[in-house]
Amino acid sequence: MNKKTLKDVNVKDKKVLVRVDFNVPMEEGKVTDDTRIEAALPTINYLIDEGAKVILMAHFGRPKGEVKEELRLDPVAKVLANKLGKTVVKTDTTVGEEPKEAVAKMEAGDVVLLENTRFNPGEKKNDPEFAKQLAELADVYVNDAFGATHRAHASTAGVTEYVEDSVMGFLIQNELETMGKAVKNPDRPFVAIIGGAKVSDKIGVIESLLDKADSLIIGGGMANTFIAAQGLETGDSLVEEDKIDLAKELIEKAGEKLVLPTDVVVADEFAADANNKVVAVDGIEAGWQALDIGPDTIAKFEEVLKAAKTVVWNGPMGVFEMDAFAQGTNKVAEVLAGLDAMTIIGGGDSAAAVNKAGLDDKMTHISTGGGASLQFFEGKALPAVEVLSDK
Ligand SMILES: Nc1ncnc2c1ncn2[C@@H]1O[C@H](COP(=O)(O)OP(=O)(O)O)[C@@H](O)[C@H]1O
Ligand SMILES: O=C(OP(=O)(O)O)[C@H](O)COP(=O)(O)O
Repeated sequence: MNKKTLKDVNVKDKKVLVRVDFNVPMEEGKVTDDTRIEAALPTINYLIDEGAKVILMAHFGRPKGEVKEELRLDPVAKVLANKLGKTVVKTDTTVGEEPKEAVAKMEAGDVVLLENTRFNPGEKKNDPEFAKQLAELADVYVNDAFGATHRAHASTAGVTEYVEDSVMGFLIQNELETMGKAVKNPDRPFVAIIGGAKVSDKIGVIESLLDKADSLIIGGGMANTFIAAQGLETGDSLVEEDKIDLAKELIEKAGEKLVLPTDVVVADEFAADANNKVVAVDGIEAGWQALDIGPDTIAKFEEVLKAAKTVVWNGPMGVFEMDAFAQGTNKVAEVLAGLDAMTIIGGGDSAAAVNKAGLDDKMTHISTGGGASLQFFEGKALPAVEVLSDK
């Protein structure tokens, strides 16, 4: 890796702007899984110990360039302050007077957390003006948001144009080193599992993964678009209508390599206490929605996974946050935990699911990035890493 890392720059008494991924699962204003916060601590603690002024910034959810009260970072600041054992000054805007004043008051070792970067329309557009405003707060830029390295946004890419040095933090360094080994020459059979809800984001990687993997298992919300592509009724299930044609092409191209659900757990509403039943994929009725994979599917997936020597998994197999629809995700996690194989789990929710099942220490690597790790496994460059300063 010819990119500068934290150890390549002097940060003492410097204002250091650190992009972290604090896009954590949250319910009713409480962080329900703190993996991503925990993963950012080595870099933050190092900077504190080195006497830097640590200015953190992060996105949370997808507020589309507007302030959304429920997507403020205050609950995250609280968890972070507890973990660091020190005050975290949280600002209510990302740029402007308040952050400038907060930064001006900082002493060595202090920590400021800026408000959700995505409240600003310039963030996702990678707007140079917004990037400049962020950069003006600091001397050095550190990116440690591995989960957002596949995004070329103002806080992950544009900002690097306006600071003297842009380096990667310990988390990104560790993710790239650990997963780099698996990417180069995976032990085979190499099986990829894709689920979750970010269908339009992730369906694109399936094509290139089909070239690399020996089998590709599809579950979770992602599977519904493939069920629809087979001409079957999907009721009220999460389906990405404009990706059905792509799913059809992928089914034709992949042949045996693509492993799809044969049965699903359907519910009559999106609720933990909804009525639910197991049906074959051709038995989903109007008014019902598929929220988990069924027992036949679990058995079929297990059969494929048993022989695997490398497994990459991103995206839960169902709405695991509700116990009634967590079976598929838990079972796949258990199967992976028992394998004699390299197992790499990626993504905020997937990591949360494995943690919830208590199986995190049975996996080779839990990556903090879902989309980012998939892009890495595709062999494509990560734009937020590309823009960092060369050594
Ligand atoms: N069948 C389904 N219908 C609706 N949502 C689903 C379904 N299966 C999984 N999900 C949801 O997908 C979300 C995680 O998706 P995603 O963000 O793509 O994963 P990750 O964060 O691991 O990258 C979870 O909140 C889960 O409830
Ligand atoms: O949660 C994230 O990605 P992931 O769900 O693919 O792991 C990252 O924080 C990126 O978020 P985004 O997909 O809204 O850009």
